[in-house]
Amino acid sequence: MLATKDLTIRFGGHVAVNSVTCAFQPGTLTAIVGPNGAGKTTYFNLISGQLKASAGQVTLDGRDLSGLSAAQRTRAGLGRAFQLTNLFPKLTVLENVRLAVQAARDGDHRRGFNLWSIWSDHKQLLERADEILETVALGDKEDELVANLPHGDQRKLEVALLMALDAQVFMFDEPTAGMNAAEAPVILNLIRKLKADASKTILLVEHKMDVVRELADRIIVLHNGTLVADGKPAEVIASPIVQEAYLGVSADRTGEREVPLPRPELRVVNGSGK
Ligand SMILES: Nc1ncnc2c1ncn2[C@@H]1O[C@H](COP(=O)(O)OP(=O)(O)OP(=O)(O)O)[C@@H](O)[C@H]1O
Repeated sequence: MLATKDLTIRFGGHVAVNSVTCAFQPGTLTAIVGPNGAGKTTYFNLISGQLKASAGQVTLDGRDLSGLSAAQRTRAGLGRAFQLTNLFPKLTVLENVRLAVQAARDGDHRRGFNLWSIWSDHKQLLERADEILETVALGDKEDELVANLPHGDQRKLEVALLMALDAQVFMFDEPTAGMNAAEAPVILNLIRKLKADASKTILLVEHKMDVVRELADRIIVLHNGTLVADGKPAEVIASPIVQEAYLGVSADRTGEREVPLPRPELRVVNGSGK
């Protein structure tokens, strides 16, 4: 189980993430929503280790990851997608995935990122790499150089690397942002496939509420860096705080808030909820 306890970061006088305590169970997809500037990406950065917390902890299965670098957290099982820093652009798609499979194997099979060695288990590594590439629909591009891949395919490849590294937690920050109409469904399908694996914990920062509705088992809402709602999608979406923040229902009508929230920045795709 992934958990944050009192996780906090201050930028000067501004508290971007304010004492967020939350646990994420395997087999669940949690969507993290909130208006622009609410602290969603910063919360992700604190979990994955891109930012160092001012206070609080990140734990995975009880192990405190707080002092670890982003790379060490990846090795511990935290997979953050779409950093695009893990890819080797001058290698082929297959070579990238095979290296990740190889790097993840324990015991005698753990040989690190050594491309040139010939292993007795070479066939096994390739089979696993092929299997992963089929899953992410890149099977027909395995011999292409990564540098030549379209953006959407590079993103798919990154998910493939996280699968190859056997990540326990998959973190997606607006996974379809910048994708064209053909690419976006492929990535969403990939997330659906990952979700079917009960051992994986998935966190998703997403503005598109139709995507959230369809994929999320749970929604948490951040506002001004604070966790303000947490529950089943239907309940959270119907809650006054979300209705007002994203759908523009007036505070007078809901009568449940004291602090004014910013107007909707979330895009409600398909017009639902309007
Ligand atoms: N490195 C930084 N230095 C100073 N302030 C920062 C830094 N990173 C984030 N912030 C501030 O922290 C707050 C939260 O930003 P963050 O990007 O996490 O919000 P968000 O919810 O992801 O927004 P969006 O939906 O627009 O991506 C914002 O006020 C932002 O300006």
